[in-house]
Amino acid sequence: MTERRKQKYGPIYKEKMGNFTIIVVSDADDAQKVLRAEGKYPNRSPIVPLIEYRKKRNLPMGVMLSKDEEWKKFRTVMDKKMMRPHEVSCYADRINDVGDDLLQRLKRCRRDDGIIPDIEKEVTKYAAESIATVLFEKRLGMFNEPIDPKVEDFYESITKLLLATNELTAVPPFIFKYIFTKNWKKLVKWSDKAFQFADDIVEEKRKGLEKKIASADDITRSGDRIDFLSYVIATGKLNRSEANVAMIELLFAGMDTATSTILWTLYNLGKNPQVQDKLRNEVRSVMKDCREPDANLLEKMPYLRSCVRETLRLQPIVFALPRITDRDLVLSGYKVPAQSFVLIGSYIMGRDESVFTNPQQYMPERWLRGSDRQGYQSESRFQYLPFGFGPRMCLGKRVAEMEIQSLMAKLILDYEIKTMNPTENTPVNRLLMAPKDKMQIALHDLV
Ligand code: HEM
Repeated sequence: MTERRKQKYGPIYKEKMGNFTIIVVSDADDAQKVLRAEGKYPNRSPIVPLIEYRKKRNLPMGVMLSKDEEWKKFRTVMDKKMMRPHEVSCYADRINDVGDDLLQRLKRCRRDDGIIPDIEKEVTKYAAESIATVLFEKRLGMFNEPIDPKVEDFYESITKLLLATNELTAVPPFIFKYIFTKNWKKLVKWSDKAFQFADDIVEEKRKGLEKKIASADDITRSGDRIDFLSYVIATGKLNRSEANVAMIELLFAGMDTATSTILWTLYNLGKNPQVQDKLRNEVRSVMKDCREPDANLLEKMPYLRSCVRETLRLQPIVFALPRITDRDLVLSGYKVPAQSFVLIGSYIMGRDESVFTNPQQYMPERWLRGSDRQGYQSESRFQYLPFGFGPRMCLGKRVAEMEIQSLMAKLILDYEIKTMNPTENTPVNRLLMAPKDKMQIALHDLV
């Protein structure tokens, strides 16, 4: 819809929802103006149903839903571990172990024709296990057979929670507060289940930790290979329920985001065998006989990084970056007053034919450097913002990149990837951008 609106109204237009106005921009200069004008505490539009749930259960708003100084308190603690590449690189071996488990599982569930019956579920398990091992140094048991019913329930509650949240965010916030819908009841039910599961893990881990954390100085030292929860507790900067909510948010935020990017990357590679071959050659030449891609090896694979970047151009996780502007701005010649709700249209900006040659084509070469680069004409870093921008940008970017790249490196060494969807699959906006049709991916042994 935003694409059609852009064609009709140009790079800036207004959308009305009752007495609520949204300004949608899709020009890199406008995006730059909005993001560069952000103050100390950039604010996104509130996700009302999730905020209402936290209020109902008397839970802190955490990093995702809080504002101003409250939000800054969370980010100051969390950025130190999550946003620094050398800190995150310590987790590579644990993530590789999870990747090995997924590969084993795929071997077991693959049909004779190579199709993985529910690839989305398998990849979600990988994403959940990966983030859990970073956060708690604990495996959830998602790949256990038979799977613990509690773990299966957690998977189900996260999936249903997202669906209910999506339904409720389609209702304008001023109506939502007064209508007690079926979806709201669902959201409460699935949130309660998911929070309980995650809370139990955090509390179990916490018990073992209390003795261990004798000295905060030791455990918070930079470069220490400790799990994230131990680090957060040891800093002493978040109280018990704030630390719990922070962990739970990361667990939730890390699941569908990484899953979707992995699925779309498989889909794109399956549809573009020549890209797949080129990627396999790069991975083989860097990995040689090694099976465990660590941060140093991944650093030597620019084409792998470009494949993931190109996926996030065509199939970004969020269709637009929301912001509440801090000051008066002029965007594409129009005055936009402070406190306006602006959406920066990542999805349409990624398909802008004035900067991307053949924008519908999957072409990782757009992201290579120097003379290897092809098909991307813009020099603006605001044209493409898959993880957002500034102090409010994605907290899980580094973990997500490691998780996605290391899994792709493993898969490409073992398999030829085939996309089996009979028709073009497209991303649709369901809170996060999700595939319209069920992904159908086949993995064939390489000959
Ligand atoms: C490919 C995977 C991912 C993509 C494309 C992605 C993208 C994004 C985007 C666009 C935002 C909004 C940024 C902004 O407003 O400027 C965001 C926020 C966030 N992401 Fe991610 N994300 C991914 C994976 C993850 C993972 C794995 C985690 C957890 C470990 C995570 C945790 C968060 C959190 C906590 C925020 C809120 C930050 C804040 O409000 O301060 N994300 N992400």
